[in-house]
Amino acid sequence: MVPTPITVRVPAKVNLHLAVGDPRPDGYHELITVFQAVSMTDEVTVLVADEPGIDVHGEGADSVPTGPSNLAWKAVRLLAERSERDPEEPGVRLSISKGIPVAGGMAGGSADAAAALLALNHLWRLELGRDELCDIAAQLGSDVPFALQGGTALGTGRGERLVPVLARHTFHWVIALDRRGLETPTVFGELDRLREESKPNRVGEVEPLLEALASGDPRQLALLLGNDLQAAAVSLRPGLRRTLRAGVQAGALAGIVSGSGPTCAFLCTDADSAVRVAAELSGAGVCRTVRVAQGPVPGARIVSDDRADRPTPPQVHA
Ligand SMILES: C[C@@](CO)(OP(=O)(O)O)[C@H](O)COP(=O)(O)OP(=O)(O)OC[C@H]1O[C@@H](n2ccc(N)nc2=O)[C@H](O)[C@@H]1O
Ligand SMILES: Nc1ncnc2c1ncn2[C@@H]1O[C@H](COP(=O)(O)OP(=O)(O)O)[C@@H](O)[C@H]1O
Repeated sequence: MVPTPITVRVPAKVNLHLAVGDPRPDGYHELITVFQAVSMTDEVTVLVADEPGIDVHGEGADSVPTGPSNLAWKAVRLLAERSERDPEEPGVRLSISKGIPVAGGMAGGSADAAAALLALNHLWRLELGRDELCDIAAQLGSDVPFALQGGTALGTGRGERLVPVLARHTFHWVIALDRRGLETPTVFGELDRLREESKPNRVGEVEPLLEALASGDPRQLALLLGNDLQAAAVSLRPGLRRTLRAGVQAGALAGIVSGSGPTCAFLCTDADSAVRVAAELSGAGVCRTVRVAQGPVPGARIVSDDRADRPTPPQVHA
């Protein structure tokens, strides 16, 4: 009997704190980061097929590769290799429905890779535990383990070593999507360049932010959001300064570039305030689209059986 297709829903992330160290000999930078999974999601379906391949739909689908460089396909091949299948002919098809902006600093490719790992673990009945899946995830990219785990987590190493963090209550975000993406290595490279040239401010210690998360007070958290990559993203995309200003003028408590950007995330006091900020920001003409999102949300999970319960995320279009 042909196995039933498996669909996994997987969230985007925002880095609430991103401290970037010096480049390591392997080209990566040592990080101390706090990830939060937010309610913008991709869905990845895997099914057994004679003709293997990928199709991609939705947000930014045109700029997602459908060949071997797709990160979710790399996950298929890596898991095929580990389970002694032919990685060239894994006998599966992937269908990716994008809700996470491409090259937006929200780890969309990593999310799809995490989703593919979880889905195939079920489709192929591999019975790998979370720890084994996380080890495989880390081989695919620094952000992939977090997409499996979700919630709020402290990441160290190159971002792949995770410890869950207590975050009381739900935080309300407005997410501003830019017209074009930024490539992660370019943004890290720009930060190295800026640091050779001058001494851009570095984010402080992470502990006060962890305390603010535990308190659940968005006003306290807003004062502590920080991202070392923000200066580099703004240097490459100066218009982001205007976006960040516009979000705060619209009533957000604080705004931050998400990871390597160019997406900006604005923390709001509550759900009503987030809707008001989103409406005003979308009228300001500083970005392509505005969404509201909440966090933390769970990591990658199978939803094949509960599609009917899927909530429709509120959206505001600029
Ligand atoms: C910056 C962050 C923050 O969470 O995410 P994005 O905002 O891009 O989503 C991550 O560190 C990105 O993680 P990810 O996108 O998985 O990166 P990887 O595939 O592992 O690495 C891509 C490239 O980014 C640079 N890189 C990545 C991670 C790291 N700790 N140091 C680095 O210098 C390297 O140039 C590396 O070759
Ligand atoms: N499944 C995928 N979804 C999105 N982008 C992908 C995927 N596979 C490979 N990519 C490529 O990875 C790059 C980074 O995309 P993404 O992970 O969305 O952004 P970021 O690293 O900023 O979080 C893009 O240039 C995109 O072409």
